[in-house]
Amino acid sequence: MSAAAPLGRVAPRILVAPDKFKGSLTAAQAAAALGRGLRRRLPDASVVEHPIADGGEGSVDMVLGHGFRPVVCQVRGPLGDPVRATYALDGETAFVEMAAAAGLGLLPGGTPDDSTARTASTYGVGELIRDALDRGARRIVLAVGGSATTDGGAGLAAALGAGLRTASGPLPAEGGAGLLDVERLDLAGLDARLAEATVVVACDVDNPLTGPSGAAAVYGPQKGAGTETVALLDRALERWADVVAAATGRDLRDLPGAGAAGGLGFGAAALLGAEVRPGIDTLLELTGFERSLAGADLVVVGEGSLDEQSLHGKGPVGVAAAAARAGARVVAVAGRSTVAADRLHAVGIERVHTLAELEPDAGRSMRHAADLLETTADRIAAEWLSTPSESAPPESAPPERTPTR
Ligand SMILES: O=C(O)[C@H](O)CO
Repeated sequence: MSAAAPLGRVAPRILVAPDKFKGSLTAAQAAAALGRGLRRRLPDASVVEHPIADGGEGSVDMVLGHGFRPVVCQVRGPLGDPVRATYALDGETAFVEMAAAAGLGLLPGGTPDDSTARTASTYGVGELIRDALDRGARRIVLAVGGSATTDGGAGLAAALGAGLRTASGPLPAEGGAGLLDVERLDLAGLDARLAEATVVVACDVDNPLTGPSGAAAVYGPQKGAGTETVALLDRALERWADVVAAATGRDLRDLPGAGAAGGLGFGAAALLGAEVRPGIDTLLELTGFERSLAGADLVVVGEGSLDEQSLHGKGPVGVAAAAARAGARVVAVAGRSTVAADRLHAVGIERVHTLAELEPDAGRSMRHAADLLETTADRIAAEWLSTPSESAPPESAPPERTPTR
């Protein structure tokens, strides 16, 4: 076959599986825009859209299209005000997104500050789990990420019946900073139904609870914490970990994922016996991703910003790993990317297209993200058509991968 012959290229099977483009498009909207661009240039292609989430905001929406029904209930928001939160239920399986009760987006004006970083609590997440148990759920998948909290899951534990005590009585303050005063944890009142339930934490990151890679140090600043508050929250989480270890006889502060969602990963693992798993893998399983992936020649992943955090278990990287196992090629689309090409190749992404290439102004790029994604998809399709079918694509395929076409 001649090097330029586009044999087998005009009717590929393409899977479009982006995460949300935060602040501009949901994952479903991003997938639809990419799908439009691909179908326009490749009208004979089979283009399947499978929008994804990795445990953070948007995770409930992802499972609702796949057999789960929504349950709405009123619980305490991150600062104690009532919020209406939706979780998803399918028989005995409940899918609870922590961000629905304690996410950054629930703060007044959606804006965190140093004070909210200290006081935000996961109490409402515990209330959602209690509601699911009341409705007969015995398998709880807790999707974590996008949190406003750094309380190590202490609020969740309190809502489920654990007693947090100071030297002289009940711990008065909720939120991470209040944990500086915690002396003892009483588990006698913990909801007994949890003993028969399995809990899985679907985690968006693999950080430990404390220290330089911990919840406060890495994610505190995005929740409004200044330098002093980061240090204070880290000390508070250390204290909480000591108290939990004394009550349970296990110290899980270094568990990968313990630091997810301000330490909710830790609290759920230590107190609910939760298994901590990469969120993206859990969500892909729950939504039948393998079926969407079957036979795909090319997979398009994406998210608003590809950065170092993306490499720690975030959505696009998890999808790229699944695609690589299935022998499909992977390209990424992002609003912006700060990850070096060789780092992306190492996780199976052969090329990244950024919207910044088309529209350098960040504000305009966010406002016109759908159109820009459509144009980018058209470019991806054009590149696909111009790539010889039996050789690597022009940019650089990762050496260990074998295209199946
Ligand atoms: O919520 C957070 O702290 C981040 O999304 C990491 O889990």
